[in-house]
Amino acid sequence: PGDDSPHPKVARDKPDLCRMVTAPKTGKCYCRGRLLGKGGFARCYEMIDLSSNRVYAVKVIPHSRVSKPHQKDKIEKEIELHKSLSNKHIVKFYHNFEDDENIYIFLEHCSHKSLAHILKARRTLTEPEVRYYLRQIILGLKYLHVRDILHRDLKLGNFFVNDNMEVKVGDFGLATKLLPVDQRKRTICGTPNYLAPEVLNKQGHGPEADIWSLGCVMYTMLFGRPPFETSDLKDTYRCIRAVEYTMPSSFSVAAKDLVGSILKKNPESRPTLDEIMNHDFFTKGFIPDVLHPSSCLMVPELSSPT
Ligand SMILES: CC[C@@H]1C(=O)N(C)c2cnc(-c3ccc[nH]3)nc2N1C1CCCC1
Repeated sequence: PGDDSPHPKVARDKPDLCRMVTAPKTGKCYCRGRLLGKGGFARCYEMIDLSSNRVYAVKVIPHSRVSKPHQKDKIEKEIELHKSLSNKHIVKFYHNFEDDENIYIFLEHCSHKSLAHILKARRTLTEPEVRYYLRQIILGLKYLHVRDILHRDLKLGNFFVNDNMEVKVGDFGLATKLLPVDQRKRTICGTPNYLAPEVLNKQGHGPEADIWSLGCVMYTMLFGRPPFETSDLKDTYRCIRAVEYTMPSSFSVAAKDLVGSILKKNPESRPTLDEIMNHDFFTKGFIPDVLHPSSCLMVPELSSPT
């Protein structure tokens, strides 16, 4: 509403009020903050609970974006699955609600974004850092697998890093309950990054395919690029089926051995999560207890115990 006071106008385009959202059931008020980015059907924002000043990372999904029943089912499945999880290494699901326009999913705010952002800034990570991050990812994945849940889209962009530099596995948009081999869906849904050979050959996605993705994640953190990346997607698929990749000479003997033991064509030949954790790469290498936020931008000077 324009006012006619002689005072200089408040910069109307930047009103100091924020976009308000009220949860119907609780009446709690949230202030919508900066746009964090897009993810699937969602525009993601920082949102602040005005009564507690807590900040959340919130997926805001317009009803119009999930108008078709199968799209709505997908969102509801993701919410039901994520809501049921509670683990130190899994992104915390706080609550969800709808208003006239949107579905809101309130998640743990991870101020250092994801390992994809950190790797982009660093190009490669040191082996102690990879041990530090991979250990937490494996603990999160173990929590899922013992509950017969497959993530099915493990990639650096889905490993979120919070203010304390702790890693949290997130984005359960492609996650599903493990089904007996004969009942598995065989079509590849979504755009998983690190597809295992058996998934490409439409044999269905088991826990071993999540382990394959971990091998690709480990390789990518150490080398700076994925093991099977070519300019042509068909060529990438051929390399995956043939398990054709180069092992960088810069990798330590233990790193080469672990990556080599995971990237196996036959799912049964791959190590279990426990076997990975007990591999020399972890047991014979220095694992920092904490990482300083500066390692998001530069090589940390890690004082390993002499
Ligand atoms: C909310 C969706 C997704 C996510 O799942 N989490 C947990 C998350 C946490 N903090 C952040 C975050 C805090 C500060 C910057 N990003 N972002 C998260 N994202 C990003 C938002 C855009 C694409 C994926």
